[in-house]
Amino acid sequence: MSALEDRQVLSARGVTVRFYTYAGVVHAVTDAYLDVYEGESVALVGETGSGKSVFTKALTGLIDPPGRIESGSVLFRRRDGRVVDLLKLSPEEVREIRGDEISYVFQDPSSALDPLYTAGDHIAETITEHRGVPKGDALREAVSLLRDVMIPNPEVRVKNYPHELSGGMRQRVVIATAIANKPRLLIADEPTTNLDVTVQAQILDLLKDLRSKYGMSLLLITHNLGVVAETADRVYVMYGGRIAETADVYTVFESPAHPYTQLLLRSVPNPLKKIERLESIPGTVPNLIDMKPGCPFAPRCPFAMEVCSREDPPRVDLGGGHVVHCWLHAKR
Ligand SMILES: Nc1ncnc2c1ncn2[C@@H]1O[C@H](COP(=O)(O)OP(=O)(O)OP(=O)(O)O)[C@@H](O)[C@H]1O
Ligand code: NI
Repeated sequence: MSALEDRQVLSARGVTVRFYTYAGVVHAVTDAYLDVYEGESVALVGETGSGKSVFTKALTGLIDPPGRIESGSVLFRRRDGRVVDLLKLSPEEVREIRGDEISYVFQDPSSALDPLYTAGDHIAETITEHRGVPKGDALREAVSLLRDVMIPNPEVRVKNYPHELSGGMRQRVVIATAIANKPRLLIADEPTTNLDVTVQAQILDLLKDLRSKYGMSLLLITHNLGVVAETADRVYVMYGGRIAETADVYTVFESPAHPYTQLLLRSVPNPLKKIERLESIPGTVPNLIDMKPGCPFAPRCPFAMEVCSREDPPRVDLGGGHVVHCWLHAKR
């Protein structure tokens, strides 16, 4: 296990997650890795079922039975400068960090908000829980946070219940809650999926603005390559529970090395079109139960060789932070 580099916030290595179900063992995430540096925006892309949500939840140990994190390390630099391995801390210690130094925004704002509590209650609760600020002060902070997420009339809206807010406004409240304690890392898992296209663009702009205003890093999980093109500095492509390729956003679009990434890009005629999705690649996502050895993409890969379905792909460093896991690029 190596230490963190300067300006590095998080470094995950060898993260493996399995679900022990009656149908068999689900190989949800295998040997996945990820780095996040201060102030950058990182995108994690891949088709449905590729392991994006499970991987990012595993970063802070958020895996419930029958799931289990089998191995891996997740080094994280805390606000006070100390470096910890999130997978080695006690559940209480991780809970202290989650919602405070690392926070999540999930896809569905309705399930993140309790219908019996106001917008202000939600925000104030996370403030009092992590910082011990008195409720009255926390509610005043909530108003200013609602202003930060561009909710009009925040003094009025702070007293609204979820059903009194539109879907876009609810997601803004969820984001306000997530940033209430000025996290070093905000993890947003498909934060705009259930919103209409105009609202999606507004929420993404908001996340970008907040990243610079709050000096935090952003890890954005998405199906949508248009979103990647617009928001990410660096990209990780996931397939079948593994990282297939990583590079800066320019390299991913200009010279993708993994056949899967190439097909993804070809399935999106115009990466700036927000509504395109990735589902149009021939074949289906692999069944993660009873995974065979070899590259998970081999059955769908137009360039697959005999070795591809026999042995796991090698990690090939193409330089400049561009890494691909593919036999086609193996040095012979
Ligand atoms: N509680 C669970 N029990 C069993 N299998 C699970 C559980 N949660 C997730 N999985 C499996 O883990 C795999 C990865 O799922 P995950 O939700 O991480 O995919 P994803 O890339 O986030 O997909 P999407 O884009 O649809 O959100 C899938 O095969 C899924 O069925
Ligand atoms: Ni997901």
